[in-house]
This record gives sequence, C-alpha cells and structure tokens, in this order.
Amino acid sequence: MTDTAIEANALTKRFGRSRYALRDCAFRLPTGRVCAVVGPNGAGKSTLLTLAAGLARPTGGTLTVLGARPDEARARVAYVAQSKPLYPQLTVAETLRLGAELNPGRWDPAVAERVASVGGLDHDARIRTLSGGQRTRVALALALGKRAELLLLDEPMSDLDPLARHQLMGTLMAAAAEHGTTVVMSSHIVNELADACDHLLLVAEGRVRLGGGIDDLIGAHRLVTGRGPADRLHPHTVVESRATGRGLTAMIRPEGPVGDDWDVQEPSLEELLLAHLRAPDAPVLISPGATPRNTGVSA
Ligand SMILES: Nc1ncnc2c1ncn2[C@@H]1O[C@H](COP(=O)(O)OP(=O)(O)OP(=O)(O)O)[C@@H](O)[C@H]1O
Repeated sequence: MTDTAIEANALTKRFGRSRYALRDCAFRLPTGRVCAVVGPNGAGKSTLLTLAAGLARPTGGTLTVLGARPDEARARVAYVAQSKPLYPQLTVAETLRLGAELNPGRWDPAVAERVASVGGLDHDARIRTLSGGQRTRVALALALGKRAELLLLDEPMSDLDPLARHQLMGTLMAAAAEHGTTVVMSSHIVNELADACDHLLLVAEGRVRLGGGIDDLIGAHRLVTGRGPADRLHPHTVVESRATGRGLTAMIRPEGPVGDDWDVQEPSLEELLLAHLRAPDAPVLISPGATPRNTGVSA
C-alpha cells in the first residue's frame, strides 16, 4: 500500500511543437485527501486529470498514480470527464447495471443508487432525455459505485444545482472519511471547495503554483495592510501588493515577525487564490508534505 495517490516530477505535456498544457510540474498528493485543482481557463487542469487517468501520456517527466504507472492503475481509479460521456440510448437503470458488470467485485450498488436517485431521477429514463445536471449525477453514480481508491472528477459541480452540489460534496467527504478514498476535483467554485477540500493544487499557465494542505498554504500567507512603499515589507516574500484606499495591501509569506505598524490577517482561500492568479510570477510554494519523493517509476 502506498501513501501517495499522485506524484509528478518534471511532468510536461506538450501538444504539437510548442503548445505546453503542462510544464515541469512537481507535486505529491498523499492518499485520503480531498484535493481541489483550481486555475484559470486553459491552465492545464483537465490535461492533468487526463494524464492521471491514464488516457494520455506525458511528453516529459514522470507521473505515478497509487504507486504505479497511470495506465496500470486504471482499475483502481474512477474518472469523470468534463463532458460526462455516457451511452445516450441506455436508461439510467441499464447504465448502472453496466457499471456493475464492468466492475465485478468492486461495485457498490447502494452508493450508486443513492447518488443517481438524488432529485427523484427516473431510472427508466434514457440518458439522451436527461438534463445536463441529471447526466452529471449518473456519471458520478458510476464513478462512486466503482469504489475506486482515487476519484478524478473534472468540474463535477459545474451543472449541478446548489442542493445537488451540497449533497455531492457530502458524499465525497464521506467516501474519503470512511474508505480513505482520495478525491481530486477541478473546479471554479472556490467558496464551496473551501468547506469540502483539505488539499489544493493551483495550476496556472501549465505550472503548479501552489500545492499542499489548504490549512498549511493559508497558514504560510498573511494579508497585510499599512503605509507603503512595498519595500517596507522586506525581507518577506511578497506575492502581490496593491495600492488601496488604506495605503498598501499585500499578500506576503512572512519570513519572520511582521512590524506592528501593519494590520495583519490570515487570508481566506479565495483571497489567497486571487492574489496568486493576479501575480503569475510569484514564487511557487509546494508545502513540505506535498513535495515529490521521487519514486523513480517512469511514466
Ligand atoms: N488535444 C489538445 N490539442 C491541443 N491543445 C490542447 C489539447 N487539449 C488541451 N490543449 C491545450 O492545453 C491547454 C490546457 O488545456 P486544459 O483543457 O487542460 O485546461 P483547463 O485548465 O482544464 O481549462 P478549463 O478551465 O477551461 O477547462 C490549453 O491551452 C488547451 O488549448
């Protein structure tokens, strides 16, 4: 048994000659975490999930999933793509039966049923007649019914209503707590991630900018307000500083005590993410538990 769900070293994915979807990414995700993958459109989030699902191969570096090559780990991994592909001609009930047949010895009908039944979904309805959100529920029912060790979910909440989102988050957290399932989900809905996720990967322009436990990452930063200029914040690492009505507001990583003349607050997850997204050249932070151990298994 490995305690590492995903480990990337110098992970690179290039399309064509020069379009880099991921470039030199290095991080480790311990097992049992609920990890949010966030970043702007085109950052490389879906590419990362596709590589981890073993559906594409890196063009450089290494990637291990549950201690193995991603294609070797596929039986232990469930992946829900952003497009939620399903067979349109099957009914909901037939789709769930197919899930059971494709996953002998693993399938948990009660969980699949519970997820698919949210909102009174008619099990005799054909997939092609379902709304986008209903289709998402069926895709998630298949993924959760598989009782995978690692769930890779690409924007699972984008077309769910608020109640269904809340229920999905509860189901995912329960799976992580009861079975040690590792969950990795990309999302743009930061407020809801803050409650459900305990780990974060911030991807921007194909690079992992922040990686680690959310509490560790927030704890490493402070939002400070005071009188400028910005070089008064030396020797702290300044992620971003802006002139505001109250003087200067900066997101910093303190390298020691911050002077008494600064108002110092712990940032929210959203403030932390926005500061890093506005400052793409800020120094990368991968917290100690999230740095790769370099297992040497080649991708
Ligand atoms: N099959 C492909 N061929 C060429 N370029 C691709 C391909 N797939 C992804 N890309 C490019 O790789 C980059 C990363 O794309 P990716 O889909 O991983 O981003 P994302 O972070 O998931 O974005 P979004 O939030 O919009 O879903 C983009 O510039 C995209 O155009």
